[in-house]
Amino acid sequence: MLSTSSSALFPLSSYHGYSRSNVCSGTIASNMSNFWVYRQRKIVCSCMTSSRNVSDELSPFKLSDSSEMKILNSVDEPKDDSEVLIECKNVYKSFGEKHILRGVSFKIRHGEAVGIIGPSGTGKSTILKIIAGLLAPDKGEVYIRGKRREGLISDEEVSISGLRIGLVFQSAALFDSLTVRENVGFLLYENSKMSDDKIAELVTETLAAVGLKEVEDRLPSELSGGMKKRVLLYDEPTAGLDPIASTVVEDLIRSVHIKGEDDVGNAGKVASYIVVTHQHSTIRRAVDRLIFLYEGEIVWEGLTHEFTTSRSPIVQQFASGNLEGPIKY
Ligand SMILES: Nc1ncnc2c1ncn2[C@@H]1O[C@H](COP(=O)(O)OP(=O)(O)OP(=O)(O)O)[C@@H](O)[C@H]1O
Repeated sequence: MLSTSSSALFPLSSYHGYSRSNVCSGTIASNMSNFWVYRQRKIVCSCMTSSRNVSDELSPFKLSDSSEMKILNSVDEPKDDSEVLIECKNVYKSFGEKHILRGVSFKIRHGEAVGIIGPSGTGKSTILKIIAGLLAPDKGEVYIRGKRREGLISDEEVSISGLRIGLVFQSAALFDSLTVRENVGFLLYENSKMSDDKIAELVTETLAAVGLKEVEDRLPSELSGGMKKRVLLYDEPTAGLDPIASTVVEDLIRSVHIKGEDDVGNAGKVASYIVVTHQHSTIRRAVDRLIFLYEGEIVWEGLTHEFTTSRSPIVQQFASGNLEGPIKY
């Protein structure tokens, strides 16, 4: 899971009717169009597009019922490659002696809502960071709209091939009817006994630390500029949330997946997204297709509805939380 400790990031949700004590009772706007991530002096944001049904042709990627685990390191993609926004090709990543990713290949196509699931420590966040350009693979390539990502994302680089990639960290939802100050200081306003002045001071310091000055009184939408956004990576967006709050976030994620938009890059439109999650509700509600990572390899892929009915032992064990099975703890 990605840490938010060294970065401030504030994707936006669309709650309304904010009050200090009751922000979550507001309604959710159907047109949630802006998500924000500020990281290392960079603003990366994303909007979503229509969900595209992944055909049943993906079903063959499921594991067979054989107890022997079949490792699927590459995906036999049947579709037109012009639709591919992101491709990971045989990606490897180690941290010291820990071999985290061991030949991961997959494609994310325009309009897809994809979940990456799997046991803890299996490399889910790592692959997101590699896609986002925060980490470099040891081996293998990442292509963004067919263009190979070279090196890490830099302050100058905001898009590759016109595609912007935003990374949304855990608990990073923002409220678009709140000012930046209210968003950033939200938890403190809600839960601490600090004075408003003190919170405002802290917020200003925090924003300055990530290179953002004099934006406290702006609404998130006023920060959006003309940035084009296409693909959003969510790292455990519902971790630690109660079931109802999870539902709210899941529906927000879905709600920006606007049907019928094109691929031109107009504000508030079009993209695909990837969600790393452990939450079953998020799997069910927020994504259409799943990629199962285990020990750094893709061991199963399928449509979301196939997850609970799969006869793959590894999927069954994960779905049921059973201690017995191929996943060892
Ligand atoms: N920068 C790093 N340096 C050393 N080890 C790291 C680093 N980043 C991740 N790891 C290790 O790599 C492994 C995979 O981490 P990662 O966060 O990708 O797993 P994950 O599948 O997202 O796990 P979780 O579901 O628990 O969030 C973990 O053992 C983690 O401790």
